Amino acid sequence: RNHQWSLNDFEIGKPLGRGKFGRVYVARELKSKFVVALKVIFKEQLEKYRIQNQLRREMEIQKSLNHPNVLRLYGWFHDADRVFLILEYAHNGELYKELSKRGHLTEKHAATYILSLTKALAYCHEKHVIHRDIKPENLLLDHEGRLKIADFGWSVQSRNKRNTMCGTLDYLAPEMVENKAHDYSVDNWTLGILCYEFLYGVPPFEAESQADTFKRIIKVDLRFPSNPLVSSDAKNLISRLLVKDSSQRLSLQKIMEHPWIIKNANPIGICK
Ligand SMILES: CC[C@@H](NC(=O)c1cc2[nH]nc(NC(=O)c3ccc(N4CCN(C)CC4)cc3)c2s1)c1ccccc1
Repeated sequence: RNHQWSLNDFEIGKPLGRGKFGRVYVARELKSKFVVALKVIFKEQLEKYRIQNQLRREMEIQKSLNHPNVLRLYGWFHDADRVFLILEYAHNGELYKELSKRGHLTEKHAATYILSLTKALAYCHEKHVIHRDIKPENLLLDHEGRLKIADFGWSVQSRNKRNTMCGTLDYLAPEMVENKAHDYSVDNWTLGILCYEFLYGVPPFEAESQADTFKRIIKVDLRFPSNPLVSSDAKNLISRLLVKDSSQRLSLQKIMEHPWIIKNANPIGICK
């Protein structure tokens, strides 16, 4: 049912956040009273940064995905100067706000989120989609605290198209920062980065400058601060994901079977 949407179908609420190319508002569809997130992107920005086809790809990719841990794209429309994406509303906002508020997550929370992410990525990879930009800012929480991957702006349909990534290097795999050919396993690397950050509160290769972060990533300069709250099983999983040789990184299937996940993750994806 490809209903032709327009701005008149919605009542726009408060702004939720902003990215480089647009803003997101909470909105309510007038007939159904259904609450959504409306992402507004200005066409002149698309032209200026030549990302029209990147946005088209994001829309086609996200529209085709239907998984409990992937934010739904219900549809889109445009007017003279803006493109509007009708997205699922995640009532509890950004995971990184919760992470920075708490400092770090418990092993149960961290393992539950890593399992949800692994399931979402397994689903994306079987649909030949590599997200490539999994970071806390792109992870949202719904009303039940279930993790949702948002913003497929950097995802690709498994072509080795290179994009100049903007923003932090912290989450990028060595082959991406070295601008080499990369494949699905960049997302496995990022799972290791996120697992470390969920438990320690900071990404593993954080440094004063981007140049130093770059060096630490290339060297895989991985250090575990002595912290009684982090089990050796957790360190084992992280060490088997943050591996320079992408073919040696633990597979998504093996992550789901890892002792630390089996012991700590809540399989329904919700942690009270
Ligand atoms: C991930 C970035 C991306 N964002 C989306 O696509 C986004 C899609 C989408 N759906 N639902 C969202 N929800 C929120 O952003 C949100 C934020 C805070 C909230 N709370 C504040 C604290 N309070 C105690 C509870 C409620 C609730 C919901 C977002 S963001 C983006 C990309 C480009 C331009 C703008 C945004």
